[in-house]
Amino acid sequence: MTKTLVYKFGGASVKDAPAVKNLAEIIRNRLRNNFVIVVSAMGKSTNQLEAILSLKLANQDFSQNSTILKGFHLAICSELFPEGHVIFPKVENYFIQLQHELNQPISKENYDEYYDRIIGFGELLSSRIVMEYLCLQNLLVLWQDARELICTDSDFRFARVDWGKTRKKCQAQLKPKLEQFPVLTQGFIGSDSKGRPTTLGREGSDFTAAILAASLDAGSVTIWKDVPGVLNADPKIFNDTTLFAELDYQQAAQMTFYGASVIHPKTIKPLANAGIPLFVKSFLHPDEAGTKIHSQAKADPLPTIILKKDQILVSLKVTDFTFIEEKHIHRVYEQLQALKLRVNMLQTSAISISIVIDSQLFKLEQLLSALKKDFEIRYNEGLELLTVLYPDMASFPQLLEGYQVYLEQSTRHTVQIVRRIN
Ligand SMILES: Nc1ncnc2c1ncn2[C@@H]1O[C@H](COP(=O)(O)OP(=O)(O)O)[C@@H](O)[C@H]1O
Ligand SMILES: N[C@@H](CC(=O)OP(=O)(O)O)C(=O)O
Repeated sequence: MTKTLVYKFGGASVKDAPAVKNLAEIIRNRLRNNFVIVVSAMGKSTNQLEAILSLKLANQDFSQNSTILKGFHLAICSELFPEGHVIFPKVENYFIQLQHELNQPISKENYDEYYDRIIGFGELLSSRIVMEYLCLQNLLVLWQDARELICTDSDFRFARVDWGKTRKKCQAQLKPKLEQFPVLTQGFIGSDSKGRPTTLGREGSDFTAAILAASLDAGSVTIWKDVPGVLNADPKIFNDTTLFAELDYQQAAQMTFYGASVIHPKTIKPLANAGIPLFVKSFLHPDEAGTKIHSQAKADPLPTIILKKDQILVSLKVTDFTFIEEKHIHRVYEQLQALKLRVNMLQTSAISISIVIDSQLFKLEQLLSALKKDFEIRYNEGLELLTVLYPDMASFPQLLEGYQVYLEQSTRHTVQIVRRIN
């Protein structure tokens, strides 16, 4: 039996009607059985849903935002479908359901659970539109609700996968369908043991593709992007980038750990464990090879730049005239863990601990209030964390020109700088 192929199309590859048409052409030339297509929300719809949630939380009017979001999806449909097509009432129906959810009360306490009930609408809409369009093009695919496959715990917004249950569902429910037809489903969303919607963390659709691939013992995963593959820096920020023809799992995982947003950080591990290759390819040039990530890659180390924006540097100084000890670090990590905050950089001195974290709604104030008894705290927001792997020291100073450096750390192959533009 042929092994399953998993394709993942992110927001950029379904951002408008021409993009959906392009996706259909990619599928047309590659369609076969044992084929899973994972799609994300269209364009920046998830950000727009987050904006609606923020307004709702602040008790402000979000009706205009909902209208714009609905108009955006209907305008795409008008370009893709003939008048009277079934997709139009389906889209309307999703917005009725969304409105119904938005009529429920929200508070800071139930925010994460509420968020997961709302935020997945982007994927539900997108997957319906793409599925109907493929069928209109005689590319028959079945629509599958990912929440019936991806089983998670109840850690809303950052749900952890129950691999055993998910595998069972994929083998029992998805595999038989795949032998008949290709299946199209959503990235990013799952459900907990009570059937409540959960999400895997922002940009988690790449991870969904990896979860499904591992659970189906797939042959490969391809994630289709608006870049030629994995480059040694983000081409939207840096010039003269170089494409990696191949990377081994460890190199790729390291890049994602430091924040190379082209691949979601959780994607590599399940694929590496199962020995499933990951292709990162351009949906604009689908016949080009892109980057192959697998275990036998022979890539020479190349200076690689990774930039993480919206960083907060928090400096915690001990107040009891002692020096930094394990107990202080433990205390800080305990709180970070409770708030599900990951440390992107850590530095200790005799009397202080400096940590760099992502900016996240409510989290900084919660961290400060939890630790204020033990430490004197100062923080700087709006910073960038620059990581350079295998730095080329001759060209390195250019990266700091015009920037104020807040924190610096280097090992043999890695330099990290926290900076802000002057
Ligand atoms: N090292 C890198 N190589 C290629 N692209 C990168 C890299 N680092 C960041 N990117 C960015 O990742 C983007 C693609 O990822 P993403 O926006 O998450 O895609 P999608 O949401 O469509 O799946 C590119 O447009 C590029 O700006
Ligand atoms: N739509 C979700 C999930 C996702 O993975 O999207 P994308 O594939 O466009 O990064 C988000 O924006 O977070």
